[in-house]
Amino acid sequence: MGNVLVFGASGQLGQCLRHVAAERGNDDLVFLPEAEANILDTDAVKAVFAHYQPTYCINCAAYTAVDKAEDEVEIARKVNRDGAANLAQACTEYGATLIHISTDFVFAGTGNQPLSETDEAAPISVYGLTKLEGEQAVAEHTSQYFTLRTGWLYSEYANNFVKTMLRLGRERDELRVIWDQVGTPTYAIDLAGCILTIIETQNQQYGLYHYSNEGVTSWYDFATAIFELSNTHVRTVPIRTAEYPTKATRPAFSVMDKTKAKTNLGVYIPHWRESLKVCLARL
Ligand SMILES: NC(=O)C1=CN([C@@H]2O[C@H](COP(=O)(O)OP(=O)(O)OC[C@H]3O[C@@H](n4cnc5c(N)ncnc54)[C@H](OP(=O)(O)O)[C@@H]3O)[C@@H](O)[C@H]2O)C=CC1
Ligand SMILES: Cc1cn([C@H]2C[C@H](O)[C@@H](COP(=O)(O)OP(=O)(O)O[C@H]3O[C@@H](C)C(=O)[C@@H](O)[C@H]3O)O2)c(=O)[nH]c1=O
Repeated sequence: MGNVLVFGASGQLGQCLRHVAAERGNDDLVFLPEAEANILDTDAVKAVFAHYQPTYCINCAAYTAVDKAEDEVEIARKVNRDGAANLAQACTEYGATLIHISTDFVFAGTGNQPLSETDEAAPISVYGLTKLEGEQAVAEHTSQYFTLRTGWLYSEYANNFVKTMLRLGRERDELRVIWDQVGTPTYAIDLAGCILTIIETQNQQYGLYHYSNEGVTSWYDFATAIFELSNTHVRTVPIRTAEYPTKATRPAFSVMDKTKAKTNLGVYIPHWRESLKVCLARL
């Protein structure tokens, strides 16, 4: 299959890819930590491409601090837009396929119908805007790309909502969680499996795809399921977004339609509750 370069290997998705690749006995993946491969350093990126001559490049590197991005616009834009552009350019130069990751936060979230790839993106946060700019930069610099928009990622690795809830659930008697933001959680291990399937099947149906787990939930209902399935006893109170002020505004509705991914990529997508059970059993 040839070398598969993974940028942002130390992050949540990078670690999930490592886990799934090992499980599948796939040893083509080359995991590049930021110290060795800063996606903003064009010379370092070129050197890595020249050395490994990859057939695929997976971009797991991103600026993901949603609230902090409101104050750090420049660095968020550099990583999420310019870093993505650098990798896309290198992919074109070396004939590699880019697998890039984006987010449900590119949507305004004002609707109530599952969002498809052709629906208009209209970000309402700096993070969402810079990720959309990253998608556009990828499409501008290469035609051989898969951009996978995902949402509400969690896993046994790095920081995420599931791990935060488990920690807070142990520390507090009561938790207040937003119930008027609706979306679908994504087990990052499932997303990693989808990425490897694209590579292993040498899929060439390039373009933009939505990928989350199946189903719909709110953060409150997700938290309730986390506590129920982990046998954590904590009073969980549903609150409105206005009662939980944050620097960045999040979309109220970011449920994504995965028809295209299921049709073109040949992936089976589990329901979020089934994947949550798997993750909790591993934690
Ligand atoms: N987490 C989520 O809920 C969601 C994430 N996504 C997208 O999924 C992808 C993976 O996210 P996730 O794994 O959770 O994010 P993480 O924040 O866990 O990982 C991102 C990684 O990128 C690294 N990184 C940052 N800047 C650079 C750089 N200049 N060069 C190389 N590496 C860099 C970070 O290193 P360091 O920590 O040292 O800065 C970190 O290891 C991202 O594109 C994200 O936007 C989409 C929807 C939901
Ligand atoms: C900790 C906590 C959070 N919340 C809310 C705030 C927020 O609306 C929601 C999730 O909070 P978090 O800070 O964990 O997640 P957040 O940073 O909003 O998550 C997003 O990350 C980026 C990277 C993405 O791309 C998105 O898809 C999405 O996963 O839960 C509560 O209501 N109560 C709480 O106690």
